Amino acid sequence: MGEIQADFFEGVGDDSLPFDTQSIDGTITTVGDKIYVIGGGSNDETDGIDVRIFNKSKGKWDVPTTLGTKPAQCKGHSAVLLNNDRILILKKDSTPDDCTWFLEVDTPYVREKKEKMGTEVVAWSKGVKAHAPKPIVISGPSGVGKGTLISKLMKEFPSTFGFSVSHTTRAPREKEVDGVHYHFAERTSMEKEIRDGKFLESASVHGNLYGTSIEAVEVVSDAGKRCVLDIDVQGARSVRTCSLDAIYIFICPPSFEELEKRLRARGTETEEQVQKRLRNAKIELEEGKSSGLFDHILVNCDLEICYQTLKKLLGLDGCTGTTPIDGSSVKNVELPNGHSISEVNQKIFIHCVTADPGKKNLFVLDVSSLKGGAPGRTRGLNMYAIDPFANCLNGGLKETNCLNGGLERDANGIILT
Ligand SMILES: Nc1nc2c(ncn2[C@@H]2O[C@H](COP(=O)(O)OP(=O)(O)O)[C@@H](O)[C@H]2O)c(=O)[nH]1
Ligand SMILES: Nc1ncnc2c1ncn2[C@@H]1O[C@H](COP(=O)(O)OP(=O)(O)O)[C@@H](O)[C@H]1O
Repeated sequence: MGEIQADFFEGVGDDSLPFDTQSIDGTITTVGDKIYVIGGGSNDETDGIDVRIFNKSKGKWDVPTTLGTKPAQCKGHSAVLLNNDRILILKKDSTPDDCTWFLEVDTPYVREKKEKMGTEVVAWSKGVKAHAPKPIVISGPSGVGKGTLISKLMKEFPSTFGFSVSHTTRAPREKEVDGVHYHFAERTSMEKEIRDGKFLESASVHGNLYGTSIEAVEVVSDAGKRCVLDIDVQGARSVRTCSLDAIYIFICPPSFEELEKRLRARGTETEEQVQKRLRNAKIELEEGKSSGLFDHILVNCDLEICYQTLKKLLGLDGCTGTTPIDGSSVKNVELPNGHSISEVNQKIFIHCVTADPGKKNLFVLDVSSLKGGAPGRTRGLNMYAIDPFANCLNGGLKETNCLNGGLERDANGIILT
């Protein structure tokens, strides 16, 4: 049973804690010998919700390295520890798609980063309802036709696929649009964002920095679309080792001479850049064909035949291209502003303060089948409203019973025994 930790923003006098809790303006959650104080430490609204850790065994405060995108500051929040490795944050006064967040404190991802960085680490992950269809990673040497194949796929199946817009420090080509083909970035700011844990992967390719931000993949998944990543072999390898479960496809040219011909005919690179890309192509072709990294290798000889083969292996042959593969994103339930929460058997009961008697004031957030998490979103949140007074044998359930977690109910509000 989880304790109620609602709206601690007024401060909670708790003598069992080794510091003056009255002066703390955030929520307090204890995990082992660490006390996580979330919020209240920064007055800078652009900064997002901050986190401090009081280490009981060392008797001192730590400011952890915080990975991922922080949730924007809000008028208050509630916090519940789940599975001893993450803290569920429910924001007050926030929009439905921004109310549920997780602060990971001891998940495998956080443990790995702690070991690598040698510091305290926490990672934010936004909670969403929609599950994500499996992304597709497409790699291959420059000029092989990756972009051409991906464009054909997007054009034929606009509601099924979404492109992961990478960041790069290379200069835009004539017809490239910032935010559409790439996010064209300055090296120092991109390097900082990589250090801040905002990227799924990044690599130096042909002398420039390229990278896939977590957001680039997640916005596509949020829209219920299947994400397509056009990344180099190093990037594909990094993505394989992180949590992204994807299909990996390598595109080969029919011959090295044909690759050179296509690259020159495209006319987007200087001679020096063409030479560099051709040198790298040799290495990429070796790696792509031999490493066992890719699930499928396609030879792009005749464009139409290659495209049809690609469609076939994605299970799209015979499709008209109008329906999403895995449903579209689901909207979150709208929570009224004030609330308090309790936890029973991986179900979070959210009791909302509402002056309108007609409005639902008890919600259940089922966290039993969560998927993903940092460095991406936490998916599979299941939230539904229940009527605390419906179907009760004794003429209604007292709110305090619900909040104190003594009763578990199904989606219709019926008490489960
Ligand atoms: N690792 C990684 N590689 C990327 C990313 N975006 C693009 N690339 C790769 O960078 C290489 C160069 O891309 P680009 O400059 O657009 O040239 P092109 O391959 O000739 O079209 C290609 O192999 C891309 O697949 C990314 O986000 N991460
Ligand atoms: N099967 C093919 N046969 C002939 N030309 C092709 C074929 N596929 C792509 N091309 C052309 O080759 C050039 C490079 O293709 P592009 O999609 O830009 O490659 P990449 O994204 O892999 O660098 C483009 O001018 C494109 O029109």
